[in-house]
Formats: sequence, C-alpha cells, structure tokens
Amino acid sequence: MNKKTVRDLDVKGKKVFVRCDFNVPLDGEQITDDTRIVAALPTVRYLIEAGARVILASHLGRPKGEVNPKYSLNPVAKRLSELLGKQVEKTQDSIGPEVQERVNLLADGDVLLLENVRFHKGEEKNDPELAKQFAALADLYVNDAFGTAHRAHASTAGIADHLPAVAGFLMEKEINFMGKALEDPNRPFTAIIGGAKVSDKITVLENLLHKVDQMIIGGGMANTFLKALGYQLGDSLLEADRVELAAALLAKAESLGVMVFLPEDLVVASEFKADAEHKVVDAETEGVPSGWMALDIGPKTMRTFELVVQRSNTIVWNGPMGVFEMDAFSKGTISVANSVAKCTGTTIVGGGDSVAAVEKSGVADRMSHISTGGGASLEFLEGKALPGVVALLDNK
Ligand SMILES: Nc1ncnc2c1ncn2[C@@H]1O[C@H](COP(=O)(O)OP(=O)(O)OP(=O)(O)O)[C@@H](O)[C@H]1O
Ligand SMILES: O=C(O)[C@H](O)COP(=O)(O)O
Repeated sequence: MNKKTVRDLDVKGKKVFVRCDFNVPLDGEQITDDTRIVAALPTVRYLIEAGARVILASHLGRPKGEVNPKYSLNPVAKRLSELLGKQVEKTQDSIGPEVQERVNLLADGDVLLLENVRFHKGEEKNDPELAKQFAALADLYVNDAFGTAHRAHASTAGIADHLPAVAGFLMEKEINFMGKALEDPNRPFTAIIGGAKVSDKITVLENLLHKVDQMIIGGGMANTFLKALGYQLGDSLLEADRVELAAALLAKAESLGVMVFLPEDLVVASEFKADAEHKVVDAETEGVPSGWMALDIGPKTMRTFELVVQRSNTIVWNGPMGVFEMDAFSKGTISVANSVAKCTGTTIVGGGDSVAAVEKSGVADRMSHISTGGGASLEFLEGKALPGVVALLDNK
C-alpha cells in the first residue's frame, strides 16, 4: 500500500482522531459478532502504548442523520472496555462543547469513543463544515475503517483535508492482502453475493463480471434477478426499479461467458419472523406465493452452489444467503460457509453480517482472509479507488 501509516507519525501526547468501522451486528443492545471491534485493536493498542490521546469515531447502521438510540455506540464502548481492559468513555455526540471538553481532559494513553457520526446529516454528505468540526478535535487523523473506505463521508474523507492523514494497521492489512490475492487470481474465480443491500451492490456486480469466471447470487440480492427471469416473488425483499438492470446483467454475463448461478429453490415464509410457517418451493415452477417471502435458499440450490464452490480456486464472498439470524432460515448460509471452508484455494469473506454468519458456522479459521469490508471489499475487487484510502497521505 503506497500510503503513510500510523507508524510514520509521532503520536506521543497528540490527539489522534481514529475512524473505525464499528458497524457491528446487534440483537437489541447485544453485539452478536465483535469481529470488527477486535480487528481495530492493534491500531488502538499501538496508539495507547505510544502515548497518544485516542479519539475513536464510527458509524453504526443507517440512522439517516437523525439521533436514534437504537444506533447508539454504547454497546461498542462497553465491548471495547472489556477487550482493552481499560475504561473507554463515550460522549453523547460526536461534535460540540461536551465532546471538546472531554477531549481536553484526555491524558496520554486515554481512549474516548464519540457517538455515532451518522447522527449528523453532514456525515454522509461529506459536509466540509462537519469535517472541519471533527478535525478541530485532533492533531492527527488515522483511518482504520476499511469497511467504510468506499464511502466519501465527512469522517472518512473530508476530515483528511484538514489534518495529516494516515492509514491504521487494519486498513493496511486489508489493502495489502486483497491487493495481492486479487491482482492475478487463481482461476476459476468465483464471487458469491447475497445479503440485503441490493441497490448498493447490484451496480458493483457489473464490473465484477469482468473479473470473475462464475458468480453465485443468493439471499435478498437474488430476488431481483429471479424477478428479471419472470418468476413470482410474492412479498420478498426486492428492488422493482433494479429488475431491468438485473436482466441486463444476466445478458452481459452470458456474452462475457461468466456463469451465473441463481437459487433453483427457496425457503419461503408466511411472515418475517423466526417461528413463521415455512416451506420449500421451486423458484421457477412454483415461485413465492402471494403474501409469502423468500428468506433462504433451498436444499437443491445448496447442492448446486457447493459444486460450483468445489471447482473454484479463488472465492470472494459477501452477503448471507438468507436471514441467517433466524435459525429456520440460516441453513443456506451455513451450507455455503461449509462449502467455502473446504475450498483449498484463496477464500475471502467480507462484510459485517457475512463474517458473523461464518463465525456462527464455526469455520472462520478455515478462510484465507476474513475481511471487515463487505461493500468496501467488493468495490476494491472491482478495481475502484476507495475514497477513504485516496484521502490519505502518499508514501513517497
Ligand atoms: N432473502 C432475504 N430477505 C431479507 N433479508 C435478507 C435475505 N437474505 C439475506 N438477508 C439479510 O441481509 C443482511 C445482510 O446483508 P448485507 O448486504 O448488509 O451483508 P453484509 O455481509 O453485512 O455486508 P456489508 O458489510 O456490506 O453490510 C442480513 O441481515 C440478512 O438477514
Ligand atoms: O457494513 C458496511 O458495509 C459498512 O459499515 C458500511 O456501511 P454502509 O453500507 O451503511 O455505508
């Protein structure tokens, strides 16, 4: 990576604003997977030991610029305190007089966590005023939020206009590993895409078609493609205004000779609930009954996906195959996790929920790389420059 890192800074006694990606999966106030917090620890520990005054910032979820206690970073402060073995105080906001006061009280080696930066509308708009307010809190800026590096936001990009800006160890590790593995991948190269962020990721798929040999599409993402094939989807999560794009992508894949695998059968449920009535239907001949929704891939699809994975030498996986948080709809994701774990080639799993699913399946240690980035790793793989990385100082 040709960017300066935290090693290049003299941080003793300095206030260091560290952007992390603590966007962890939650069940109420319970963190269900702390991978992203653990992954940030090397940078935080290094800064503590070097005598910096550490100001941590992150988003959580998509609160859309409004204060919403559901997306508070309180659970993260608690988990960080446990992991670091020292109290991590949290502020009520990410800017303003209270934050400034708390920052002024920091001693060398102290750690302070700011409240969710997305409680301010200016964050996602990369508002220069907000970026300036973040920058005013510190002397130096470290971006360790690889998972959010594909977003040009005030705390991931704008702030770097005002402070010396470098990468943290996690950012460095992610970029170096993926850069090496994906530069000249062993083929066949397969992308497995699922999850729920359809409009975000569907555009990424177009560029991915030029990189991969095979593409498996499952989870919520698959529904828009199945609709493009004319199948019935009932009340399933799908993006009606992306159906045409999905059809165009399928045609493009065919012209490029990229094999696309979609669910042949689906687990459908009468409602979005863990104990909902559910059954398996054939995607083409039966479809999803009206009022029902597809929440997992079916057994036939699991077998097909396993065969595709078996003949792959490089795999990048982002997005679960179903609503894995509910046991009744977790089988497809667990099956894919086990199949990927058996692959002897390079396997990269990325994304907050995808990593949680792999952890839940107990196969995390059998992946070549667990990435903290979902959308970010897909955009990196596409070959796009990530704004959160571009903003950092070059290593000349
Ligand atoms: N068929 C489906 N219907 C509704 N939700 C689904 C379906 N399949 C998967 N999901 C949901 O998708 C969510 C995860 O999607 P997402 O795209 O955010 O993946 P991710 O791994 O967290 O990646 P990123 O880090 O980019 O957010 C899970 O909460 C899961 O329940
Ligand atoms: O989970 C992610 O992919 C990152 O935390 C970024 O979240 P976003 O898609 O809401 O920007």
